[in-house]
Order: sequence, then structure tokens, then C-alpha cells
Amino acid sequence: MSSDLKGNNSNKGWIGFRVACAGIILVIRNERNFRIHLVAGAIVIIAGLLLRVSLLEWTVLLLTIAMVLSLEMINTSIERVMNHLSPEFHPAVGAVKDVAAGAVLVAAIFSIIIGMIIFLPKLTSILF
Ligand SMILES: Nc1ncnc2c1ncn2[C@@H]1O[C@H](COP(=O)(O)OP(=O)(O)OP(=O)(O)O)[C@@H](O)[C@H]1O
Repeated sequence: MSSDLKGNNSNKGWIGFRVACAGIILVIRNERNFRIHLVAGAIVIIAGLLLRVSLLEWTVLLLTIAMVLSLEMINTSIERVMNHLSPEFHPAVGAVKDVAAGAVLVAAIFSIIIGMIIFLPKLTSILF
């Protein structure tokens, strides 16, 4: 019986992983903003490789990329659930969507600031 349970649990874990991957594929295919953030993240990684950022700087940059992408996915989830539950116009729905979009904007603004803190000194030392 315990091996049955183990089998079920590992199956559940595998299914959970697959549906999570399906969620990532869904946003890549359907959400333009997510693709823009993905490209921005790739540019940051290439810049990090070219400018040889430190381990600590890599950690901060990767956390920043993960934060923006994850928030964009949560924003998409909120938009979709609101469209499903309340397709008609309502100020409360608008407020929920605005706040979720605002969360992505906050993360994006701070990511740009972090990128400038890390990359600007390296760029200026190369250029001047
Ligand atoms: N049902 C609604 N009731 C009131 N306002 C709404 C409603 N749907 C959308 N809005 C307003 O329009 C804005 C954009 O909502 P929408 O669902 O079109 O997101 P979107 O433009 O697809 O966002 P994203 O570009 O992040 O995918 C919301 O932030 C909100 O201000």
C-alpha cells in the first residue's frame, strides 16, 4: 500500500511539473508582454556574460529576472480569472487589473535601476 502511495505521489509530482511547464508555454505563446520581458532577461544575461559580472551580481540579476517574469505570469492569471468571472465592465474589475499590472511595473522599474547599478560602472570603465 505504501508503494502505491509513493507511486501516486511521484505521479502527482510529475503531473504538477508538466502543468506548470504548460503554463509557461501558454504565456510565451499568448502574452506579448511576457515575451518582451523574456527578451529583456536574455539581453541582461548576455550583457552579464560579456561584462563578466560577479557571482553576487549574477544572483541579484537572476532574482530580478525571475521576479519580473513570475509577476507577469501572476498578472496574466489575474486578468484571465477576472475576464472569466466578470467579463462585463466593472470599476472593481478594473481596479484589480490595474493593481496587478502596477505590481509588474514596480518590479520592472526596480529591475531597470538594479541593472543600471550593476552595468553602468562596468560600461563607463570600458568606454572611458
Ligand atoms: N472588465 C473590466 N472592467 C473595468 N475595467 C477594465 C475591465 N477590463 C479591463 N479593464 C481596464 O483595462 C485595463 C487593461 O485590461 P486588459 O484585461 O485589457 O489587460 P491587457 O491590456 O490585456 O493587459 P496586458 O497587456 O498586461 O495583458 C485594465 O487595467 C483596466 O484598467
